[in-house]
Amino acid sequence: MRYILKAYEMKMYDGDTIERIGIPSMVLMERAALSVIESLSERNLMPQKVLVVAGMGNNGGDGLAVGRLLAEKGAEVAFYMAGNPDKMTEETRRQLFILKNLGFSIQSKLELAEYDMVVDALFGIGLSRNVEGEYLTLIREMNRLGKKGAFLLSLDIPSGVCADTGRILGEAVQANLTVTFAYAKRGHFLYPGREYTGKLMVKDIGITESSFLKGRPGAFCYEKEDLHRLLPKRKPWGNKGTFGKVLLVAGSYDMCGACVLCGKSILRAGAGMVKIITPSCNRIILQETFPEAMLYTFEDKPHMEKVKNSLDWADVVVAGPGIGMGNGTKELMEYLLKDKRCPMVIDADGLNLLAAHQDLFELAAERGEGKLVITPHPGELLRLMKMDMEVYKEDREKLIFTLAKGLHCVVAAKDAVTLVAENGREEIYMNTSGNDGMATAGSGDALAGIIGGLLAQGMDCFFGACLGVYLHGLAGEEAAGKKGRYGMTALDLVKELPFVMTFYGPN
Ligand SMILES: NC(=O)C1=CN([C@@H]2O[C@H](COP(=O)(O)OP(=O)(O)OC[C@H]3O[C@@H](n4cnc5c(N)ncnc54)[C@H](O)[C@@H]3O)[C@@H](O)[C@H]2O)[C@@H](O)CC1
Ligand SMILES: Nc1ncnc2c1ncn2[C@@H]1O[C@H](COP(=O)(O)OP(=O)(O)O)[C@@H](O)[C@H]1O
Ligand SMILES: [K+]
Repeated sequence: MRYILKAYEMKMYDGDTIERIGIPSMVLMERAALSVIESLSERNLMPQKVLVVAGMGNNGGDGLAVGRLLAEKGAEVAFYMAGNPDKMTEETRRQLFILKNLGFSIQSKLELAEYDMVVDALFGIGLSRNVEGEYLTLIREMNRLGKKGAFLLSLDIPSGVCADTGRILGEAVQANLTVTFAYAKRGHFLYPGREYTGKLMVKDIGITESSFLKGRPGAFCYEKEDLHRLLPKRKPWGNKGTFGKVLLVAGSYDMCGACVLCGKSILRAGAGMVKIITPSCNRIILQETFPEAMLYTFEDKPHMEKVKNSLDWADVVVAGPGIGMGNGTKELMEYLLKDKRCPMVIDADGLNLLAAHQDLFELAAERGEGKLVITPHPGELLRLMKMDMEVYKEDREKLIFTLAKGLHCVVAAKDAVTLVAENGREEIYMNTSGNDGMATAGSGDALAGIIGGLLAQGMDCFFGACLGVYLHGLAGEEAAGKKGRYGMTALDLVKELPFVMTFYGPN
């Protein structure tokens, strides 16, 4: 698990480390610069001819120190500084003083020579508005040198990327490598900033969790090493009941695939049994393609007595994939929602039904804490919130928290970076696994199934949803590794899930 910070959080922990703990800021800066040299040597990158482009803030100070250390290692280093020297921070002023004492000079005009590395130290997490004028020209110049073959190394964050949102404030450096200090920032993972970050390396510089006294970071993500402890432990003595029974309400006349993709994901995630409620037109297909599943198929509308029996049997309900919005689906959802005993995952048309019928929305909200996970994609989220795309782009996180509060539930809001929030919990999970190959029909059905399968094994709604999202992305990475991002399908992803869980898991 690692934290993903906003700029103000980083500044708060930075400040605490310097003021309360007592590590001088110049020590942190030297460690930051040393960690950059270490990162380069880990990647076998030792440049000969380097240009450092530094701003007046502390990011610029980092850049001057990195340049000095590269020169110590034998590189020919040119320095250029932009901005008003009156605004130079104390630490950066000190770095400049050191450079001058060592005989280095700062170019008064940017020399357009050939460089094999450009160190981008123009802006770090202090960037607060759009870049203009000379800054804009410099960012373009760095990118031009990058296109000509120079390696673009950004310190902390590519200049021009907003550390909190990943937005591009005017224009940004298209880094090959970003070395960031202490913790990753949101802008490294949120698009479009993620595309500008290149390879990300996070380096320890002495700022630690002991500085979290005034508040913990608001976002975290998982890493592969975490799976060992996160996956539900298998019980060697267990039987199929031990690992959980999932009732899947999915599919309709023209949509059987959702039953298969979601149902298989439930079992592949480790649940013991799955029973599918679906129209009878899907029965033969399911029996042939998915013989592990039990079925209750119905002709016109389901008999509620049969639904009740299935609910009594289930430990978890997954409802919505491919059910459509017609013929009895509202009544079915209403019946499922009224039975509040077991946790429920609602996806796809299940969510569209909640959006279309206020009484269903209210029933869902009445299930109470720890009983509901919803997995909307952006369209479903906006339908549920009755908002338009502009609001989503403006403040997606706020929307997600509002929805979690309104439904007293866990929201796994799918997108290229899926976020998971829970009513009453301040921190948000920010997913870093996956790729654009997952933008393929049925991939969302797989996610609902994986989460259902994890809940069936006893996981709590929030952590089950976070883990499900992470595993889903990892399985997507494996599928892309084998089939490529163009041609991989949702079923390819589902097939990789057991590998991901076994390879990184505890068994
Ligand atoms: N001791 C410390 O505080 C440490 C700080 N570190 C570095 O310090 C950086 C943060 O330093 P700062 O807070 O000085 O911020 P930056 O170095 O990111 O620069 C911010 C400066 O740029 C100005 N600015 C912001 N947006 C602008 C725009 N669009 N156009 C023109 N000027 C603009 C601000 O007014 C401010 O003067 C981190 O990213 C990291 O690289 C590291 O050295 C680690 C230790
Ligand atoms: N560019 C991307 N990077 C990572 N994950 C993605 C990307 N695009 C889509 N995904 C993931 O793929 C899934 C798509 O789900 P969804 O839109 O519900 O598809 P469907 O309705 O076809 O099942 C989500 O889990 C989403 O997070
Ligand atoms: K930078």
